[in-house]
Amino acid sequence: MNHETPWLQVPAADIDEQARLDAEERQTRLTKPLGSLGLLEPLACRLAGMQGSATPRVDKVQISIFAGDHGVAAEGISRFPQSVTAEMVRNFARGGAAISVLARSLDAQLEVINLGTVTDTGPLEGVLDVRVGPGTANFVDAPAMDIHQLALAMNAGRHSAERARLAGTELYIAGEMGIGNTTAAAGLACALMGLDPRELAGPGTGLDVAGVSHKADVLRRALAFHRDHLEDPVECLRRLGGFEIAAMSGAYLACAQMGMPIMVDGFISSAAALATARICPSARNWMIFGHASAEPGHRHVLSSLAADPLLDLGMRLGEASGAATAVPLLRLACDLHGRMATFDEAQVSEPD
Ligand SMILES: Cc1cc2ncn([C@H]3O[C@H](COP(=O)(O)O)[C@@H](O)[C@H]3O)c2cc1C
Ligand SMILES: O=C(O)c1cccnc1
Repeated sequence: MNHETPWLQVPAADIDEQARLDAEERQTRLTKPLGSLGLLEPLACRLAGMQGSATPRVDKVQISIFAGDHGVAAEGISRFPQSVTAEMVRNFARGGAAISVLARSLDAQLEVINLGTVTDTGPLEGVLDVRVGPGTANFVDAPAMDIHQLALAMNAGRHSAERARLAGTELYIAGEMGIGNTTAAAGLACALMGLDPRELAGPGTGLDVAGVSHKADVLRRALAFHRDHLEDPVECLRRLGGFEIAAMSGAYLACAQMGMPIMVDGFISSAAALATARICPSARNWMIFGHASAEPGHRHVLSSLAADPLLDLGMRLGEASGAATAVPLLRLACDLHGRMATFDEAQVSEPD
């Protein structure tokens, strides 16, 4: 924490408990046996509490993709070259990436924020340039970011959440692009949870068994280097995170402070969400978890957050794709909650 990020100390907004209780009461009056719509029922009630509304809606969705390169890529921990980060930023801008398609299908607002890539994309329409540097430092033997870079990245996330708020966003989704960021996310999550890297290192974009084992070794070296500085979650983010991971963490915190519901994506987003919840525990109240990623470390992070993700489709892409895929479910939960007839209205007999 420093003078550039005083807002990190602001608590999350309160959930409207009365609105949540009213929603639970409405669920008892809808024409179905209570509980028969499974998790869709508490989902609508949680959203009612977040939005302070008897009829929660998720029509207006913002998806913000944060991109950044990682110095740790020099250790050979990804199947893909680092140039792919910038190339995918261009692909986002042109509308050809998975999240571009999903955002269009959902009629969601998509913004792309480039926090710094090793290769230059040049100016691109539809891409916000918030360049923190050409990439993070290799965190095996240095902090990934200096204090100023961390503040710039976290503030970029907060500004994205503020834009969403101004646009009347009902659900905020953060996503990421950064070759090597499954290593950074695993390092950050290991530091926050005190777990061994073997538990959290996974294939990412497609490492084989030997590759995963090398990735765990790299992480072990990094954690040994930083071990005396991992008490404070902000310091964990600075040392082991990435520009895009810090930006997502800042965005999540700002959403929670402003009272805007968040749908968290996969492994990397969840590591950012875990950092946020460690910085500000009440921020967790504003998070819905979209899916369980196939990246093996995700389940550890989810369990540390006591999170029960909506979908489990074997997805492992990132880019907010899992969270976006869960949006229709959330919309259906809202429709059912708001539009079904009550026993009274439909003149259907209630249970004895
Ligand atoms: C073409 C392409 C598109 C992607 N979109 C997201 N990722 C995902 O893969 C990367 C993390 O995996 P690792 O740590 O193994 O490098 C991140 O950029 C993540 O968003 C992609 C990866 C690739 C190759
Ligand atoms: O779950 C994720 O976010 C993920 C998994 C593998 C690669 N990129 C992202």
